[in-house]
Amino acid sequence: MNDDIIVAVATSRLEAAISIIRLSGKDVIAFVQQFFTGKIINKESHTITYGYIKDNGEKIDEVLVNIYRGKRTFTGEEMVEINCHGGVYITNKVVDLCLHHGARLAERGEFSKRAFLNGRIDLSQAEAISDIITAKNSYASSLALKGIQGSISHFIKDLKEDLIQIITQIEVNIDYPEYEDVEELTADKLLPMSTSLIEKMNKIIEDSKNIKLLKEGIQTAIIGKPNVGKSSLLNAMLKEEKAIVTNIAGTTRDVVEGSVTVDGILLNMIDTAGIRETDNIVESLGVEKSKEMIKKADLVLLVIDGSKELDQEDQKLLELTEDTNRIIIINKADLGKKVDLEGIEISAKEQDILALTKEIKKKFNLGLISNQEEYYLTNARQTQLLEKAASSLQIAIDAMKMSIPSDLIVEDLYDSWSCLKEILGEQAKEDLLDELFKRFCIGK
Ligand SMILES: Nc1nc2c(c(=O)[nH]1)N(C=O)[C@@H](CNc1ccc(C(=O)N[C@@H](CCC(=O)O)C(=O)O)cc1)CN2
Ligand SMILES: Nc1nc2c(ncn2[C@@H]2O[C@H](COP(=O)(O)OP(=O)(O)OP(=O)(O)O)[C@@H](O)[C@H]2O)c(=O)[nH]1
Ligand SMILES: [Mg+2]
Repeated sequence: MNDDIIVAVATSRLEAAISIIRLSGKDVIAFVQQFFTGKIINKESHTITYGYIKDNGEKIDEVLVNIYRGKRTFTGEEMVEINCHGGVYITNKVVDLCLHHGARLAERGEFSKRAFLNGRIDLSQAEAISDIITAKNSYASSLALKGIQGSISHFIKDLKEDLIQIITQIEVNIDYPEYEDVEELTADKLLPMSTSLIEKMNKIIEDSKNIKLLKEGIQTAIIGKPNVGKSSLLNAMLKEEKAIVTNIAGTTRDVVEGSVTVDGILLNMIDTAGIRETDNIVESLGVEKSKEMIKKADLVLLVIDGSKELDQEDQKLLELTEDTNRIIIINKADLGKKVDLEGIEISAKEQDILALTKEIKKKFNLGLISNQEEYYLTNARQTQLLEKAASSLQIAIDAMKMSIPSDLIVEDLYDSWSCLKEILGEQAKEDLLDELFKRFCIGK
């Protein structure tokens, strides 16, 4: 089955300058030689050859063909790439020709899946390859690149190594109880080792939460009573007149969205209807939505009109957002400050919002993260598995503290260990792999 030659268009399937048609499988160089005029059969690996693709003696396209001899290739198998002209018709024609000669269309992610199955990359690296393609900002792409290079793999392998050290100590003790006193071993060695290990795990889990925000953007809700300048703030952040601004309270009725990048940080901003008690049915639906947004947001920008004194409606909103990750914004700073409240002072109308962007950076510790030469778990699958690993280890640690017999403790340590293995995809089941690689694009 794995000897199949698979083929896919690896580039954009729209009209473009060049298309790359990628093939992988046993003897694929000889396979392509059947319909390519350049001589590739005896050429060295990682070389490019000029020639024509021919169908029944008729020239179809002028191309360049790259050959890669196994196993030092992306998939670990012999590979060929045909660089043809990037027309939709011509690309399909070349693919069809490959199919007629007996190749089959690759499934989504099948090249990467083969790379994984052939031991070229582990699962975290495969996920990183998918991530670099979907990356939408510099954080996401540089993280993904680190992942491809194996930084997560190394980190997880180190954790596994530490854990196996602990497990071995216990196993030795179970097998040869006369070696050392179990309780002493626990107190002297196992507990400190385990504690330091779980600290490492917890730190990376915590850091990875911020990373998710960086990759996917920070859901930012602009909240406040009517007429305080929420839509003006959105417009100032977006540097365009996206939302309608008037001096009539209740202007915004539905949510208005827009994304902006602040120093590489993606903010997905949502302007909401001003929150107040209202009899107007449309407005009150908007107000309900605003309240929902408060719950969903990663960040709440609570806007207060600083040119007026704080009233009951502001007070209510201060309470409503108290448990959220919020920044209190005192807007209309150009009119002078009358409100007695600590907050970030801006003027949305004058587009004077620097203090706010600074605060956002500070809040998410973003300056710090971008400069660190560190690695993070980059998706939910990995984070959940590491959380499971940490919680099993925590159970073991608690048991150690209570001097529970080590043969019982070791079970939890093995649970933790198998979660770590799962992150790398060691002994991964077929359906997990299918599920995972299905999310990749075709040709990857
Ligand atoms: N034309 C083309 N461009 C591409 C890819 C590709 O497959 N084809 N890639 C695919 O996603 C990415 C590059 N990734 C690659 C990873 C490994 C190997 C490879 O041949 N590795 C061998 C030899 C390395 C060497 O010469 O040192 C190896 O690792 O042993 C090639 C591409 C992006 N650009
Ligand atoms: N002087 C001054 N006026 C501002 C400032 N920000 C907004 N305004 C004015 O305040 C009024 C209301 O602004 P909007 O942005 O529509 O307020 P909103 O909070 O979106 O209001 P609703 O959509 O009704 O909830 C407009 O006349 C704006 O020009 C500011 O920083 N300074
Ligand atoms: Mg508005």
